[in-house]
Amino acid sequence: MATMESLIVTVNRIQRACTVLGDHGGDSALPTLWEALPSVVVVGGQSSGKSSVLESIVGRDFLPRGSGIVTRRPLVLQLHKTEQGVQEYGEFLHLPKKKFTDFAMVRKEIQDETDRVTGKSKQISPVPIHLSIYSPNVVNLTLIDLPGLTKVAVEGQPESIVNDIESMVRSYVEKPNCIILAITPANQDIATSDAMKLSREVDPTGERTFGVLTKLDLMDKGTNAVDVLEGRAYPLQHPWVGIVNRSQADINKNVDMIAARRREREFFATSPDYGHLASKMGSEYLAKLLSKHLESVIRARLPGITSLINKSIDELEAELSHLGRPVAVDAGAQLYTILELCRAFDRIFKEHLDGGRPGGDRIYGVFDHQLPAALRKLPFDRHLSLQNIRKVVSEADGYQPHLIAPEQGYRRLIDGALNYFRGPAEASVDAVHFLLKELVRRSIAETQELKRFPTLQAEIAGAANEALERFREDSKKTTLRLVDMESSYLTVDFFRKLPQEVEKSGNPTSLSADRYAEGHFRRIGSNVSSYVGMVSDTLRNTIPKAVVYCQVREAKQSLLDHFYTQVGKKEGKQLAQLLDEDPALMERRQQCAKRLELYKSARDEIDSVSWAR
Ligand SMILES: Nc1nc2c(ncn2[C@@H]2O[C@H](COP(=O)(O)OP(=O)(O)OP(=O)(O)O)[C@@H](O)[C@H]2O)c(=O)[nH]1
Repeated sequence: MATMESLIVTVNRIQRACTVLGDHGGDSALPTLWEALPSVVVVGGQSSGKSSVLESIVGRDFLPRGSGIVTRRPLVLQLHKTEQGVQEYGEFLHLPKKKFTDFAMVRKEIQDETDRVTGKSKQISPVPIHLSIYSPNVVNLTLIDLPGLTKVAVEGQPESIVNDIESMVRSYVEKPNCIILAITPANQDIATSDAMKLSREVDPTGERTFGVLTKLDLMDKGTNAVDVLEGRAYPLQHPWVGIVNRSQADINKNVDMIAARRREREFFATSPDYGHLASKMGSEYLAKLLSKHLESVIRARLPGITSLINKSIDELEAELSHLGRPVAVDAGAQLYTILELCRAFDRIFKEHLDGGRPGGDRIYGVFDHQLPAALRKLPFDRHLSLQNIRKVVSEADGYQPHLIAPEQGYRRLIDGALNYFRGPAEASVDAVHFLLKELVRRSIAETQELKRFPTLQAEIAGAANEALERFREDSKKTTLRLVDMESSYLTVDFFRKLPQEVEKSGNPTSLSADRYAEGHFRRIGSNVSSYVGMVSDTLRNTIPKAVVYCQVREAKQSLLDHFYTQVGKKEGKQLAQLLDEDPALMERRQQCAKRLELYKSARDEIDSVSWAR
């Protein structure tokens, strides 16, 4: 069964994972775990004694000192209690494996690390520094030290710093999971203390606020803070704790922390004003109080945190699967990815043709409706008008009119008529071409995996359209050839089966008289017309066959064949160019992946301890 202590240890680990993986709250674009974790945040005006309180809780000098705004990044201070006799040391998250046993070096590292992010500009930054202290003299506790609230910027600092600090502090204390350690010096007006003002605003009922009065030893003679410490003057849900830190003179004299703690104990024990409160005063008591409270808050919040973690993991996984896997770096894997994407597109395109998706049926519409309609509309009436027949036949006869049947006239009339079939043949090819193009466009749009890669998307669309263009050329040649074939050799049987004029009339003299009369030409017209009708029936069947063979079948079988050959010849760099993702998307995937890693490690942390129920 886990002890209470392991709860704080668990949360400490999750907090560290948050910093490693870039979650310090305040980023609304990603779910944050940082903000859900309970923590103790130290707030107070400048010189209120924040650093002194922290050092006294730790029992060590380790915080930077100086004038102006010294704390310029949040310091997440994680205290880990160790066995008696084990050497104390500090360890920074940004310098893992380096144990600081000299606390003066800890102080220097905090300063250096602050400057590393903020520059020497004295700006502030919300990126926390994580410091763990392992010591037998601490209780398990996590405290976050923030820049002191201030009214004026000092030299070299931008005016905005006053507001920047306030918003940073506010962003911490606003969280409902934040336990506020409000530091107020006793020798100032408590009502106007920065810490109390802010905590009242964000926690009006005082349930999250621990009031700490520092500098009790500096109060004017004859005054005391008993009213406050006993909870009458400024009541909070938790008891006020009075503190006596080292004075500046003590610090200058290098009075060590252990001696200072002893002196603090003596101060309360011997004080006529506070003697009766002595067991509930001082920094050691404060540390224990906070540790106990933090544990109980964590315990209460844990179910909520667990469900938040699970929910966020689901959300992030869903988003990541939507964003797709990251692009591989080596050329082989890139080629594989490109081919996979092509295949995904090709699959959808085929589904459109084969009927899994809509659109393919419109091709049949061309054969069933458009082509027959176009054939019906051909102007054979005009071509085979009596007048034109007469003209064509006479011209074909030349100076010597035909004697029996106008062989040449027939041929010319038929040739002229067959020529008209070129139009519908070409139109069918074009109509199917545009339908195929439209299906390519739709298939590209429907290939979700391709959306990430606009360049590849455009290349595939280009290659597919080029291929369709080639198929169209071929199809045109083939269908026109069908028409030309009809002209090049006429169906002999048709004419042989025609009733002979001679037999019909049975009278050769009347035949010759009739030869240049209307009836004769009308018969020619009707013969040509039925021949052309027969060809039309044939072409209505053969043109679709040619179109499907040259365009539809080719599109299904080898739409991207050319493209595959081209891609196969490309070098690594060119392949990478095809897979150039939208940078915003890449960034987002990285962020989501990092955040997912955080949530998963947090889940593992929580799973690894079995909770005392
Ligand atoms: N006598 C006495 N002096 C104190 C006490 N607490 C703090 N001081 C002194 O007050 C000064 C400011 O204390 P710090 O702990 O540096 O205050 P701070 O809030 O961290 O200040 P900044 O980081 O500059 O905002 C130092 O000189 C301390 O020695 C106290 O309880 N008694």
